[in-house]
Amino acid sequence: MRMTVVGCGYLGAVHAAAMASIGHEVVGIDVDERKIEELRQGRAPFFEPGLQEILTAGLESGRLSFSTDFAAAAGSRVHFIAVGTPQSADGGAADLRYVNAAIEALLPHLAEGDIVAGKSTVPVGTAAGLAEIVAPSGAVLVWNPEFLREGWAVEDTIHPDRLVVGVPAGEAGEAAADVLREVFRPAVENDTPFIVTDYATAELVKVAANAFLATKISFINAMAEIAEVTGADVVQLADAIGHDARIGRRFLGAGIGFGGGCLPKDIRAFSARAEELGRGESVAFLREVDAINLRRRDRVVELAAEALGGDPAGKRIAVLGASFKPHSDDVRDSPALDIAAKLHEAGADVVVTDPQAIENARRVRPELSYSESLDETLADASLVIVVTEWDEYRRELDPERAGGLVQGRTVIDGRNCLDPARWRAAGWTYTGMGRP
Ligand SMILES: NC(=O)c1ccc[n+]([C@@H]2O[C@H](COP(=O)([O-])OP(=O)(O)OC[C@H]3O[C@@H](n4cnc5c(N)ncnc54)[C@H](O)[C@@H]3O)[C@@H](O)[C@H]2O)c1
Ligand SMILES: O=c1ccn([C@@H]2O[C@H](COP(=O)(O)OP(=O)(O)O[C@H]3O[C@H](CO)[C@@H](O)[C@H](O)[C@H]3O)[C@@H](O)[C@H]2O)c(=O)[nH]1
Repeated sequence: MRMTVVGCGYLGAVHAAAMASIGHEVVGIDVDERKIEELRQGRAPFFEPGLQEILTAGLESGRLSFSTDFAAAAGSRVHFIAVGTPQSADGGAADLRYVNAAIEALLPHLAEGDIVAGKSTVPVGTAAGLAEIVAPSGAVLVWNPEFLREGWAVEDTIHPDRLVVGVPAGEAGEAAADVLREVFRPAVENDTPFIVTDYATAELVKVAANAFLATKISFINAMAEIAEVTGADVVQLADAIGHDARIGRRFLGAGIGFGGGCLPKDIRAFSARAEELGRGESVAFLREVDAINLRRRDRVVELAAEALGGDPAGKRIAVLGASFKPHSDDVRDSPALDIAAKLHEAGADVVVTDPQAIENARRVRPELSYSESLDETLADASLVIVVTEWDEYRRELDPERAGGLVQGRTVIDGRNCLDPARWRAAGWTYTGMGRP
């Protein structure tokens, strides 16, 4: 099937290449000329495992192309909208200007029977408004929220847990859902749940899922706060409650909390939308989820000061990690980088390393020092802080060898990803997050 993907960022670029990899003819459109040129040249504009391979294969097959010209959308059966919905500058609400601009630009190129499929994460009620704008073109709007995780984006797009499509009532909606079934045929044939619903439910499924995940993380971080004053071990606690199938162990990783381009902004946008709907109190807990999350970043700064005798000023600190999670070069609202910046502001001599994210980190935090080399980062450090659980630190870093490089064998494990016994046996003073 011929299709358009409008917006070729983290979501759109992966979606476009993945759709080509399952046999569709895809044109990716973005207003960012530099990004489109890179994609045309076959260079993935960001690090995402597996993307480079499907991008190259898509271009070579002739099924995948990129353009800055919306006229390239003409002739597509489905037009996915994957542009950004960032947090507005003046507060938590989602900024819908890119979605509105993308729809406006697409309108002249739509034909009767086309489907416009929104994938961006939007406040509930957005699709109903956009449907009215799209209607005169003869196209049908559906909302098809995306649940991919960065670092697993290709896998999640090709083998999703579930597919959700919000459609208008009536025959046009049913027909549109059938077209989406055809788009995702390999997954549908593989018995992936395909849930057809109304617009509001589809929009809410997306933000509810992210709100739940954020709440789960903040719940365990709240337990970490209690563990810290009682001497309990939050990792054992998570293991123990996680054995209960109703609770589950995933997303009970206590540490420096969640960041990235989704969970933080999505829970704030949900709160803002609920306020607008007069139901702010229904999701008031999300403000607490946010507050607990941000406190964990401050907690690391506090622990660092304690480890350095009360004042980090002038002390060399090695910060291992800059991306918001491993297997990604994304530094949007990265707790890792936030902590590094706070320590820098406190006067510490901070050096940050990361296997993939240094270039992006330099762009948003130019005031920090960076090194590509882990050894150089560790050299003469009085304190080592692990803030992103890359395998390079979690599995491959040998505490004996690292101990030979640093000035002081003191480590703060912001992700509870190191083996405390092993590090202590190598003479390190180990501090985890909510564990003795
Ligand atoms: N990143 C993820 O893992 C992920 C997962 C699920 C959902 N989402 C949602 O998907 C949306 C996109 O997120 P992202 O992380 O890919 O953002 P992003 O900032 O990486 O990409 C957005 C892209 O849209 C382009 N764009 C902006 N205005 C445009 C316009 N008028 N026409 C064409 N292109 C335009 C930008 O140039 C950019 O390349 C957001 O709503 C986000 O919440 C993201
Ligand atoms: O136990 C855990 C699990 C995650 N995190 C942190 O939470 C953040 C988000 O992680 P994750 O959800 O894996 O990354 P994203 O790629 O942002 O994916 C989320 O946001 C996407 C965009 O909406 C959704 O599509 C995904 O389903 C949803 O998981 C990261 O900073 C993680 O370090 C923890 O602190 N503890």
